[in-house]
Amino acid sequence: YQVNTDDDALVDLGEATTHNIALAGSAGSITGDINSCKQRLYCMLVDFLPFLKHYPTWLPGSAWKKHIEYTAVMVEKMQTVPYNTVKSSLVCLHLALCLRALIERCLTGNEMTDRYAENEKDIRGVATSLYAAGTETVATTMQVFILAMLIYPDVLVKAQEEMDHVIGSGRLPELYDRENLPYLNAIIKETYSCEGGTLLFLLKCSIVILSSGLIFASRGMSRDEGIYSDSEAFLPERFMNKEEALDPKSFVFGFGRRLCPGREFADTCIFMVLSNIVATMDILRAKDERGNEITPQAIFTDGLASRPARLDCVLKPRTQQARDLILLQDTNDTTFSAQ
Ligand code: HEM
Repeated sequence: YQVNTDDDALVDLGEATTHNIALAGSAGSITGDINSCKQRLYCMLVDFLPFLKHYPTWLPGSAWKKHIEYTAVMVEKMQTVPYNTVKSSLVCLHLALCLRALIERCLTGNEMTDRYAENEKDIRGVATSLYAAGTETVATTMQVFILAMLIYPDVLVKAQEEMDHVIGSGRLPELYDRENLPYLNAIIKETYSCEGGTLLFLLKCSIVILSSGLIFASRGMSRDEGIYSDSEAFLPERFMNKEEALDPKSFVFGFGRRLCPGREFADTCIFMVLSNIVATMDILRAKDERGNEITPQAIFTDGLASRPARLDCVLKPRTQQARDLILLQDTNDTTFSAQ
């Protein structure tokens, strides 16, 4: 399945569903489909006080329950519509065989007929979880990077100098360049530590235990002055000295059995996107209608993945050569409109 437009129906469905899941999991004050902060708090509370799930929707104050029911319908849709779309368009025999092989790996003999549907459901669930868990988080990290570069343009200049020195201007960075780009790696670490991450409850403490659930607040850890001095500043330099700072990758991806299974994939994607932006783009502050530069502000939304509330910026190719390199990558016949 190829996404070719900005208003792809399946992407829109995924976005809307993850947005509603995030609303149901956020006790903060962002405005959304269920406007009251209190209602969203109830959405979260049901995880810790499961008997609340029996709260009748005809009683007053049940907006949270209706939201959860609505979100459940959307999740079901997100699990079935993309899966069925791909399945029904499996003109490619190879793909059809892969899907069948995946199911057969778990089953043999009669089980195959009996449990086919059950396993198909698992596959749909896994695909949906990967999408839901992987898109917002990665996108948020990239947005935090852009915001940081708007506020700290000298950091971007330094990263561009490093990039030019290491790979020159005749090609785009590749994964194998990573080890030779210590400053960019430090920026990525600082970006991880800067974002709100998958924080919950907006508490400044590290771990909160409620009932049988365990919630960690990665932002509380990354802002711990005991670990990071001058923790509110965006200071990649703190990671240049290896002995000094704890790598935020050791906590932003969670812990123990719930450790993010997509962490290496996410980290690689983030490196590839960020390195390509650094190599080819200037990140400039946008201007308002009067032509005045908009001062970027480090304000973050509440939510499951806390992201910059505003991002007024212009991404502009650094040079004609950079522009040509970007257009050369445009192999899928999609249009790139460079300024
Ligand atoms: C910067 C990017 C990412 C961050 C910060 C992040 C962070 C996290 C965290 C903290 C958890 C644990 C949540 C908990 O304790 O309940 C988690 C779980 C998970 N992540 Fe990520 N993640 C990222 C990217 C991704 C990507 C790209 C994928 C998939 C392609 C992914 C898939 C998952 C899945 C499936 C889980 C649930 C694991 C489970 O329930 O056992 N994540 N992630």
